[in-house]
Amino acid sequence: MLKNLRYIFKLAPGAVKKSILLELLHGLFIALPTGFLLLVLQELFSVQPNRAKLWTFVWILCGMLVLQLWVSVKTIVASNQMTYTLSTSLRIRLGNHLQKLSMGTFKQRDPGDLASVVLQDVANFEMIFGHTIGNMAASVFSTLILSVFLFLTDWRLALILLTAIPLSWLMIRISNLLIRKEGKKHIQARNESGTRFLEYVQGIRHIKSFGLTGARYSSLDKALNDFRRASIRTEAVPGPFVLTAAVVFELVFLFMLYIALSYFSGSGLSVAALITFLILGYRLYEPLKIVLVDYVILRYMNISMERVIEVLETVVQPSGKKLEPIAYDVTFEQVSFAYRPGKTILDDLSFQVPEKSMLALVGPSGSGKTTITALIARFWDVQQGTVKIGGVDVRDMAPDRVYSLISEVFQEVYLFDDSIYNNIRFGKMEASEEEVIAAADKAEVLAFAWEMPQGIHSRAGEGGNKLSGGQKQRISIARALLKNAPIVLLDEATASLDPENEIYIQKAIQELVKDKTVIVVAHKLATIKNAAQILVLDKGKAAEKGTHSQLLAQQGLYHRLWELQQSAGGWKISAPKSMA
Ligand SMILES: Nc1ncnc2c1ncn2[C@@H]1O[C@H](COP(=O)(O)OP(=O)(O)OP(=O)(O)O)[C@@H](O)[C@H]1O
Repeated sequence: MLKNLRYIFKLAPGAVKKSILLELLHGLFIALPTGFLLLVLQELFSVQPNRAKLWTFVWILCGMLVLQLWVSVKTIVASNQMTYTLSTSLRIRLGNHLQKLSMGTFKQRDPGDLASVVLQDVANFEMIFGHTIGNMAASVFSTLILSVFLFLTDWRLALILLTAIPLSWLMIRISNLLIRKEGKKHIQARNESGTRFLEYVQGIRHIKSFGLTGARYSSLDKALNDFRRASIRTEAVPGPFVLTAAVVFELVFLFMLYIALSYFSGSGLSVAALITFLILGYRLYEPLKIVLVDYVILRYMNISMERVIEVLETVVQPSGKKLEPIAYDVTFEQVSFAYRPGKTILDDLSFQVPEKSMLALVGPSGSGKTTITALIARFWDVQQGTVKIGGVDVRDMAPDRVYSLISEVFQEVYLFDDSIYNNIRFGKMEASEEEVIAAADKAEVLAFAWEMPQGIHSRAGEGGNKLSGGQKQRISIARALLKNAPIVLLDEATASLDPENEIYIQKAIQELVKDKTVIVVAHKLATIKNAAQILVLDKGKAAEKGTHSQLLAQQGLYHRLWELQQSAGGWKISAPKSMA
């Protein structure tokens, strides 16, 4: 835990030092008045109490209380400043780091879990950190000062009181082990219920149509129940040990009292010392009880710290030598790739797409077509061989530079909850209004947008939910047109569209691919008949390569796929006989 704390403290060392110093001062001002009270007591119980001395003590005590109040205010401000400076730096660092991670890392990790690190774990840290660390530092320090006063009064009784610390510490160690175990399960359960809830909301249409709402949508139901159980266990399992630790203090205090009284009756202890131990002995434990509870909370927070640090330590994609391509042809040289060790997806694949020409990727489902486009965009780095753009290995270019060379149009379009206009402008933020409108016009967006209440400035809705699939795709093509990148990656762009939309989209795509290097993942073979090259993949290997007519003549896999599509031609539904 100390290692994690040091890691976090390095983000704002000045604010941390200031806060801890003030907390120590705070601890001092909590303990000192109690010590002075002791002096007052001793004077009161002396043979001839000196009134003037007593008044001086009282005035010093008052002064100290005023100072204590002033330090308390300063401490709270410094502690909040430290917490929010740290959490803001953490959020900025997480944001910057996430930007540098490969797309592969995002795809590999549960998005709900990643979001919960940034939102929930940092918030956990914010909530607990501001109060806990400072409290602990102040409590430990004031206990130390009080112990000194007690030792000076009677070292034997002070020693008895301090034996409670190792005893209760043992209980806290046990509760820590349990917190670690239960806390991890609690965070997992929290993330799982968040992910399931998101899934439930996003898939509500399908869930409703299958009558799976409410308790019948069992995975959400289960996740919420697991979360409830995990929350109860996180509090309940370590609880008895924390309580036992507190009881240890009470028992040791009673034992000390018993010994003190026996000393007193044997005249081995003065009245002032007895009263001191009666008052201070009990007060000694108060800060320690705070430390116990805070330490337990801190252990829970440690799990959140570990999760945040794990994301911050995730290796980013190297930017390489930051070379610049001199042309925009795309080459795969003996590329082998696996998402996970041992499961090869692409196997010794080589091909070249000359600048401003088109390569169509064809093959059965799962043969690796989309993976090829992901490797060109450097969402993942290859394990063997090289992917080159303009003769430069993409690993020698900064990932951002690679993205800037590529426009992508996928079947699944993501739109921001903003106007259609701004969604197009994301393609080139510095574009003028004329440029955005021209791209919208070429991509046939204006054709539907003018019918909407605010035209092109109408909102697209969350994820584009106010628009049809075809309309969203036209917006994504307009965005790509505006970006005007030299390489275009198209994936299933015309699948599952109605004929009218398909015509519009075909037209828009013709505009997009003009004078570009194009790699298209084709499902409808009729759409790529004119491609300069067709690469037929089978289980990650290049099975065939050539033009449409060359491949048909080969009578191989392409021919088979072509025949299948010709005979299927789309599914039909016929009316039941009774309706005919
Ligand atoms: N992020 C990923 N992690 C692990 N395996 C993956 C990942 N993405 C794809 N795969 C696997 O890689 C293989 C190739 O997938 P890919 O999407 O490239 O195939 P495809 O030819 O485009 O398929 P389809 O035509 O069905 O879209 C599949 O077995 C798939 O399960």
